[in-house]
Amino acid sequence: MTFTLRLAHLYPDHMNVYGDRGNVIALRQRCLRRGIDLEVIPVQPGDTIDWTAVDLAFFGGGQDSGQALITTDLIERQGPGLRSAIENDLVMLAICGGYQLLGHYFRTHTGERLPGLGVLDVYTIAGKRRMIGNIVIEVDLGHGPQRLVGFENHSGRTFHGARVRPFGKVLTGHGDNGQDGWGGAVYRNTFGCYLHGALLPKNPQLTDHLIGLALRRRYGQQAELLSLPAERELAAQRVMVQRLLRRF
Ligand SMILES: NC(=O)CC[C@H](N)C(=O)O
Repeated sequence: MTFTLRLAHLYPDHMNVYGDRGNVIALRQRCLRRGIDLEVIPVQPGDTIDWTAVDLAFFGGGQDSGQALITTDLIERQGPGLRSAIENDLVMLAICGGYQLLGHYFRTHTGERLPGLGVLDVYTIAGKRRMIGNIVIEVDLGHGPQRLVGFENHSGRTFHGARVRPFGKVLTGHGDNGQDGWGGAVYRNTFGCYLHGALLPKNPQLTDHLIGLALRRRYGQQAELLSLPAERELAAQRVMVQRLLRRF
């Protein structure tokens, strides 16, 4: 049986900093190598999307100005369909600016309040100093603790309500707000965090986790994800993690 998955890439022209597009390429490549056809649907302002047909969504980071340009479209046009897809376990990854806009709001450093979709119980307030640098978080994707590596650059500090759980614990770097050790948040199958990198090419175990979730959601629990080597990526990841953790 051939599997097909559909991925919606939200606002690729407005929300794509630090090579976040690489996440979509990594998903496509690791699908392709398993014979899974990944159809990528770019979501541009004004587009009509059937969210019931979407299996995966990716929402990258952006500058405050890019975020301001798409919030109305996100909330008013995509809002109802996207919100109910997320409630229905759509598999979604949102990075930095995208993560912020899935929350209640983002107050920028100029004091502008950008409303978010409100589907993640988080809110973000910009601080004076940007949080920049490499970051390592520890996550549990169902097989015990694992480390993910990335790069962060954000003014926003994200704080969490009771309806999200932590995605990871910060081992080095700032993370969501530089205070409480949260490295991203999870709600149902939606994952938000500050790790650019791009995140998925550097961390193939997360790529596979997302593909596996999407495959089972679409085709049922028996849809097994073929195991696929990622030795070189994992070796590079180990070196990066070790180097970063040694400095602290
Ligand atoms: N890298 C990003 O996506 C930045 C998001 C947002 N503009 C901030 O500065 O916090």
